[in-house]
Amino acid sequence: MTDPLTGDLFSAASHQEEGGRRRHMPLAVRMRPRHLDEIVGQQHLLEQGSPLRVLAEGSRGPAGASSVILYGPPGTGKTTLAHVIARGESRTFVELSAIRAGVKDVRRVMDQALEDRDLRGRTTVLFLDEIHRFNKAQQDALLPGVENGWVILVAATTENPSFSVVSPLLSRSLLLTLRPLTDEDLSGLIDRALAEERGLDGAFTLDPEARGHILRMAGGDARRVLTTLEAAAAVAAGRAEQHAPAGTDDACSDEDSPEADPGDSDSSETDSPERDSPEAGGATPGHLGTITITSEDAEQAMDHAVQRYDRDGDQHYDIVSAFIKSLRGSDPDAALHYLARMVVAGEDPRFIARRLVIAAGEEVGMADPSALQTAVAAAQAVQLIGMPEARILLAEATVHIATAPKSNASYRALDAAIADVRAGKGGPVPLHLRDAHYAGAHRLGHGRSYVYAHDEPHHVAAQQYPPDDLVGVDYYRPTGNGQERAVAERLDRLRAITRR
Ligand SMILES: Nc1ncnc2c1ncn2[C@@H]1O[C@H](COP(=O)(O)OP(=O)(O)OP(=O)(O)O)[C@@H](O)[C@H]1O
Repeated sequence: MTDPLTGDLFSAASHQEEGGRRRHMPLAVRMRPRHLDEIVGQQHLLEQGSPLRVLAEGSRGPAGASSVILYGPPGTGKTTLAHVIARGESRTFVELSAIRAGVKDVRRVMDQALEDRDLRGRTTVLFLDEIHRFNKAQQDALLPGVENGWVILVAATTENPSFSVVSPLLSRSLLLTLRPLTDEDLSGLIDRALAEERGLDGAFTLDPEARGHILRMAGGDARRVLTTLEAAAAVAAGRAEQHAPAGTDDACSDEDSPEADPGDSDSSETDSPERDSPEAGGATPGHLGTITITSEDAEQAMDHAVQRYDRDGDQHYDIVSAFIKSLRGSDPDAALHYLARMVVAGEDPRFIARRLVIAAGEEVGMADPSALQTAVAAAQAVQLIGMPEARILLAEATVHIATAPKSNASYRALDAAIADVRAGKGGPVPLHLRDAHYAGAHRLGHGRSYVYAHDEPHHVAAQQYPPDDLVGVDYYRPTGNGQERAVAERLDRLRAITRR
């Protein structure tokens, strides 16, 4: 995930600059831990003397162990740890996003890092988010810098690095696995966000039901917790504002502020010192006292919070599902729309390509077998090329599949055959089809009376192929769509001979 602090292709933000910009940032960014002791959970990585602590506390540690790969689910602290490591003395933080950066950018960072080291005595901490999206050539470009210690590479990934990171880089880095945060960890984080000045600054309280709701939906993801909390606070503030009697404005002191509508149990406004919390995601409830966030507020907020496509959340599955259904439904425009949403969100092109390969087989099948060739070729080309050009191949495969005639007959046929096998159907293999290549097979009758199809007219033999109990069963029922029409006609003639 790109940090709004460092949202450009890459940036070297000094930590002093952060303060001024913080006010307008999302709660999750404002609450980003600045020191190891503010990080919740991940205790297995943070014990005294652990490599991560040694690295964060400024010592480079044993040679070759100074670069780390952080592997773990979203919102568990990977980017945060990179920032904390970069806070060490004489360190410069540089971020590259594997979605947008290329070999040239890596080289540029390395050159600058060398210069900073030699001329200014500074160590560059290079944070590379989503390293699994770098192809082999891009990952290889990191090697000299890592090997020679020009940078401390902190690479983050949500995918198993054994499959997505090249082995020379794996072997030169320390692999650290982050765990999903527990409800206890996240609850502590909520309390901090409610109370701290850089957070919601005491302007809100959270009712226990709302807290439970937010935690349940979080799936161990701190970003999701804080984003939802902030959105829920904005909903609660809006509600309180609506219920505040007319004439109330920011200039009113608390003594001037009339009580909220006493009939409205949702409005839990209390007498509290005036506050102005511009950081509360647009909620500026200074004149409204402390506002309680209810579970309705949290629910309403969640609807808003998932509006944006979240690569690892529910939206992800909704978009992928709509993409597949548009392909199946022969609507290329809708399919391209959902493809665009995935591309814009930075979805891994290999993930999209795998879905296209499956769709080519599952939705188009024998109605146009060349769709599978297009999809497989696109998947291979995506591996070779990477983004942004990979989108061209994804678009071609999408349009081919969406506009192709459709058939699911072959895989439905297999599923029916599997169901029969599971139900115990399919007796002994007919004797004439059995393996006749070993000594004694003939004595057992194996291969006897077998007809070699190529010796027959049209190279088709009239003989029994299925086991006795499946004779005459039609698993494959061609649709007659596209090229499958010709298959269907030929199949009629084939069955007429083989089943004679
Ligand atoms: N372990 C943690 N302790 C305290 N706060 C955390 C922790 N993990 C995440 N957060 C909060 O969530 C926000 C997002 O976390 P961070 O960017 O570190 O996640 P990430 O693991 O890099 O996620 P992604 O894989 O989506 O990029 C942080 O700004 C911080 O507010």
